[in-house]
Amino acid sequence: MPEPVLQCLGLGKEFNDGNRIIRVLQGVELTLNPGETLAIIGASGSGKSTLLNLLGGLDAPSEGQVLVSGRNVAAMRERERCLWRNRRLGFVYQFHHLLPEFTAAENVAMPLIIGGARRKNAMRMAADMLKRVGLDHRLTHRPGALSGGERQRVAIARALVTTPDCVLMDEPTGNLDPAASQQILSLIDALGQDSAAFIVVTHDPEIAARMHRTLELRDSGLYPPLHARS
Ligand SMILES: Nc1ncnc2c1ncn2[C@@H]1O[C@H](COP(=O)(O)OP(=O)(O)OP(=O)(O)O)[C@@H](O)[C@H]1O
Repeated sequence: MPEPVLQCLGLGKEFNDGNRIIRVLQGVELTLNPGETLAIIGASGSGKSTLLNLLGGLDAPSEGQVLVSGRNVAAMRERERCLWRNRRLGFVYQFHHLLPEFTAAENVAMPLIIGGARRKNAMRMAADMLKRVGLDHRLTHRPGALSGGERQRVAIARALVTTPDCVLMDEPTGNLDPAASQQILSLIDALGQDSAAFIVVTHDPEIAARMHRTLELRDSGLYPPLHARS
């Protein structure tokens, strides 16, 4: 058996809003194998963003563990966690979070440069990656001069440029018109042929249908969807 890319063991998260404890996740179990693609669906407020934050090591669980390559993320020192996040994980958010003052190529090169790569090499790899997402004609454009779909493709290129083990996507088409969504869907399909594992949080049944597996977040846990997809 290959070692899982990511595992959750009895994962729980509660928030204290001052007056009361809000239990969002409880006893969440998940194993994601290399190259596996998973959609997570669930009603608004069911805890999808909370779960993604725990999986990405951006927040610490109240109980249980997130394991990456067998290591407990919460037990890592801050520096090690940052290095792991930079080198092994990619993030794609609903709103692209590109840096407005940098060009598309510079934005994509950023995680490589932060990870210690030489600028020239990083820019070459960024240009290659932008070509793969069909944006080789937009290398020197800043985000403000790109369409919404183009910006999201830059964000995907930035997530993949470090060849991560796992890419976490939060509503990658949530903010796009149907034509731009279709382009992102095709891109996700093409990238799904590569070796990175994906977890996509989505309301979009078309995206969920393209993943190997779909799980639904409800009653604080992850379960097979109640309503099977047509
Ligand atoms: N920092 C926090 N403090 C208190 N409560 C929080 C905090 N973060 C999230 N919550 C609560 O946890 C629950 C789950 O929120 P979360 O954002 O994870 O849901 P979601 O499934 O991503 O929702 P949506 O689909 O609307 O984005 C909500 O009831 C929310 O109010």
